[in-house]
Amino acid sequence: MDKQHLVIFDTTLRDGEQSPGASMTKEEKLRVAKALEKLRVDVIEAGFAVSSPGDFEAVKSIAETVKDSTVCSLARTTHLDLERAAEALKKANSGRIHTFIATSPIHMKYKLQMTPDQVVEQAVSAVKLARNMIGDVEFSLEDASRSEFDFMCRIIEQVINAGAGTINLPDTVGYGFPEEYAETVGKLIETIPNADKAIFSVHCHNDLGLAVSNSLAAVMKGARQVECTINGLGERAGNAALEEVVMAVRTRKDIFPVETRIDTTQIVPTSRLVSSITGFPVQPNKAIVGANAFAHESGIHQDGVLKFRETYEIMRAQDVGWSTNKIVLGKLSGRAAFSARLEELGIQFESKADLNEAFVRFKELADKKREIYDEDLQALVSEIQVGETTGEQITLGDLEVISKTGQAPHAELTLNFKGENYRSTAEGDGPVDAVFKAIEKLTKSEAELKLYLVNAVTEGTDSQGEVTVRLEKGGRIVNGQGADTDILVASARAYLNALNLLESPDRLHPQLGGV
Ligand SMILES: CC(=O)SCCNC(=O)CCNC(=O)[C@H](O)C(C)(C)COP(=O)(O)OP(=O)(O)OC[C@H]1O[C@@H](n2cnc3c(N)ncnc32)[C@H](O)[C@@H]1OP(=O)(O)O
Ligand SMILES: CC(C)C(=O)C(=O)O
Repeated sequence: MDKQHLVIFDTTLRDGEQSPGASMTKEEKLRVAKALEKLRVDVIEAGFAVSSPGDFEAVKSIAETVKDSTVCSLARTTHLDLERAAEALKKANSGRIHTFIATSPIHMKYKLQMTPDQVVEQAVSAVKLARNMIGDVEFSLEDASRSEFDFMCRIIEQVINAGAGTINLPDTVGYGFPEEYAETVGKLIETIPNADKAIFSVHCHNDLGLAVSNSLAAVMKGARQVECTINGLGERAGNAALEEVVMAVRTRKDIFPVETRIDTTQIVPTSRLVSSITGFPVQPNKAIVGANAFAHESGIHQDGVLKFRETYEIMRAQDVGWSTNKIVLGKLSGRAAFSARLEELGIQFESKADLNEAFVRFKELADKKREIYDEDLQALVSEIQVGETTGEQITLGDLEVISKTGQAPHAELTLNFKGENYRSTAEGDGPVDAVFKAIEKLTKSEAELKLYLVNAVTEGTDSQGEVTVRLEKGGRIVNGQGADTDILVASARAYLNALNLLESPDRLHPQLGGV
């Protein structure tokens, strides 16, 4: 199949910025524009020059900086808008004015308060004026998906004659439905006598979650420009997500008659940049750029991916800029993923029985914890390889903690070992720190605290607090757990539990009877 070029028109810096809360400074817009250039989008809509002095400056500096993408400014059909856009784009290597006017009966009557004839006249004169200022002019029929077909034919034919090189058919309010919208696009291209003199473009909103579907359906019917945004940012529910459009066309080469020039490996870095600048987080299950887009947690899928990646992946994580796909260990994982991760960590078991025991313990732990990290596995394996501790354990006797505003918290506790009680007191930076210091004073384990985690087992203030303490000494890592409605007691128990696993209590400080 001979592929035609699909123009990727990115409007993150214009429509994306119309998301409440997503406005960006000039410097931030410039950073995003540079990333978009690296991503190799064909057109960057940098802003709406007339809207504010700041946006004018942002469009201007992007136009002066970006060399490899066309830089575009939006403009209404008024003289001032067009003039400001042209002024901001003066130094662009390749600049475009994007002018628009609404063509639906509802917008013309209530918003513009203009007759259809006036709208045609204004559109034509705006396009002519823009063409006198710059060579590349795009014209949009705002609210095209609710506009009358014959009226669209009339206005499009005239603006093409006036010099518009791109005709954009926005689904401004996200009302379109894929088959219907694409059919209209296709019929307009077929019907308008001079349609071959322009590129037809789509700009879809996501009010019904159909922005990408509508855009792709229109591409099948002849649209050769898609307007889209990084992470689907945009007015209200957003615009079509660039990453989804690009990867759909690339992944389903077998059905799309087009290709883009996007460097797909820049997708994830650009998505992260936009998310960090706007403060709009990317949901984990977002296609392509969500943290879970290439992550597998269930055993059957993990087994499949480990045997042959394509069983559960239609794209390669690296192709869109992730360093790798992910096998996440959790309660739904199976032996295949568990053993594969142990192998990656260089952990080997003497026998199959040990491996099975480790797997059983892993499942128990996974029932309590959402995600199992490498350190959890190392701890779990250390415990098994050391074997169950044989001697007696150090246990907690009583514990008193005084924590007063403005004073260092103070802990007093007793530890039991071989029927004897040992007393200790300490101050700390916080109550938990005071408890751990009091224990350390007696045991002198010198273990390093690697993790301290508190989980509420149930909801409510009477919930049991479940504490995990991870200690490391001499390369060995152990996890200790403790639970109690008093989280200080739970913390002390978790710490002691870890110490008992780390070191035979007999080897601890002489005060506890050790060497
Ligand atoms: C579908 C879209 O996304 S369109 C782009 C939307 N983006 C924005 O609006 C962001 C930037 N906008 C702005 O900063 C301001 O709205 C400005 C500077 C453009 C205009 O501000 P104001 O002059 O105060 O007008 P205001 O925003 O209140 O109203 C819009 C005016 O533009 C008119 N208008 C709307 N679209 C067009 C158009 N395509 N061509 C000409 N006039 C238009 C409206 O009828 C209204 O005119 P009126 O004041 O005579 O009733
Ligand atoms: C100005 C046009 C392209 C627009 O943003 C819309 O109709 O949604």
